[in-house]
Amino acid sequence: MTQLNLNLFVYPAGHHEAAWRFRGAEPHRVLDITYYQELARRAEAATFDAVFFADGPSLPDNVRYASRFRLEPFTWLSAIAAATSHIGLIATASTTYLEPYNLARLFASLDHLSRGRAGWNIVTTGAPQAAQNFGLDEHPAHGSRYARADEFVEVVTALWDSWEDDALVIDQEAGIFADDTKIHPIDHSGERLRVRGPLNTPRIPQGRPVYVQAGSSEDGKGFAARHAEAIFTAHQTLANARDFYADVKSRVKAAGRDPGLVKVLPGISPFIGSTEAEALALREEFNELTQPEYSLHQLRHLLGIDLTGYDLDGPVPREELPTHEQRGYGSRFQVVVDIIDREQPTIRQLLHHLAGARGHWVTAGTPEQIADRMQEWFEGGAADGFNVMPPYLNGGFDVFADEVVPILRRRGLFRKEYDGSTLRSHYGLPRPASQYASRAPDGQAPTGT
Ligand SMILES: Cc1cc2nc3c(=O)[nH]c(=O)nc-3n(C[C@H](O)[C@H](O)[C@H](O)COP(=O)(O)O)c2cc1C
Repeated sequence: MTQLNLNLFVYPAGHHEAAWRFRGAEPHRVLDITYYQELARRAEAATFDAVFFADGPSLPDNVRYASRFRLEPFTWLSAIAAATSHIGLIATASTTYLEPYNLARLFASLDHLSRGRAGWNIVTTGAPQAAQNFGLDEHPAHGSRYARADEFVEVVTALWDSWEDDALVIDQEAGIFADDTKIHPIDHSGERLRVRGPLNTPRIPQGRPVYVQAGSSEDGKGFAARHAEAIFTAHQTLANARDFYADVKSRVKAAGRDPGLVKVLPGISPFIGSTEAEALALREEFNELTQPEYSLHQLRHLLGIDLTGYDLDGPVPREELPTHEQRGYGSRFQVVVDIIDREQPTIRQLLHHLAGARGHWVTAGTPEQIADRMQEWFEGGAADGFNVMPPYLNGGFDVFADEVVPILRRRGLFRKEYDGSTLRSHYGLPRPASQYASRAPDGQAPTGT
């Protein structure tokens, strides 16, 4: 029986925008590596597939009210690697604001030092303010970011393949350290990138990091169909999640790939109580800690409209929202508009709805109820697993690991122990061969990745 894949999505202090103010949070530890090492060890004890760090090369401009600074993923995950042995380590890195050769080296290091546990959340960076940190007047347009991302993945894949598996010889007798006939320049010269190669690190334990993707626009889903082995996504309802799941799986198949080897992992942010009333009260306690200045700023970022000055207990002015076309891409925009159309919330109710996890699925209930809902999405064709996004950390994860994981295990829905030690083995993904490993009869390296 196929089982769920579970990642722990880590945000400093937790995912709820008011997490750092909650009585059970530990905000003074958000720059203490032992805080994350303890968390990762707990997730490993719960046999989670991976811990995942989001990232962006700019400071969100509403850090006054929430612990929304950025931890650079490679350094923090490397320190977590040293404190763990099995849990996967998924780092976000931008194809827009990094160079392929540098990114290939960073992931090569993370995969070597973790003995095969690296995953790459491939983003093009949605935050336009990042442009000014790299000398650009404008953030590159959505379509051109994805065009660069496509070429970027082709280049780094070739770099990770550029050492064949048996290139490293280490023959002290013969005095041969490496067989340089099995180390290949990639000689990439494309529309946006030129990289000679080879990489300056031997092939990594996983062959390539696990490729993760999280964009949900048309460009994003097309990119996912071509490259993703895991897809992060945000959905509020089973119906929407099921539609997305069916859509991306059919796109993967149309791209000539096996949909069974692409894991669709929606986010879930659970408030857990011994009774449903207790769980709902906990969620309300968090919402009471929210600050409209922060929440309205977040809403402006998601919807492209500033509702400052509106009566918070009045309706959302639906007629003043931009259309999807005006807003352009940005899948999270549609998630929020769907909430407005489905529930006709007041502005305050909408702010509280988004406070938990920025448009991801927030749910409150007993451990049994949370397990029931996850099982319904998993067996209902809406998810292969989940990004678990605790409202606050580290305590908010403990209750999930201690109370929900045992139920999932009893139901045969989740592993009781790891049967491998790499992220690829946790996800049930094959280790890709190097594209240079077998030369075609004409001596040319085979094309494609
Ligand atoms: C679970 C999840 C995590 C994400 N993490 C990041 C991130 O760390 N950095 C980032 O720039 N975008 C992140 N995103 C946003 C997407 O990667 C993507 O940038 C955004 O959806 C815009 O792409 P789209 O227009 O194709 O939807 C995340 C999305 C999801 C669902």
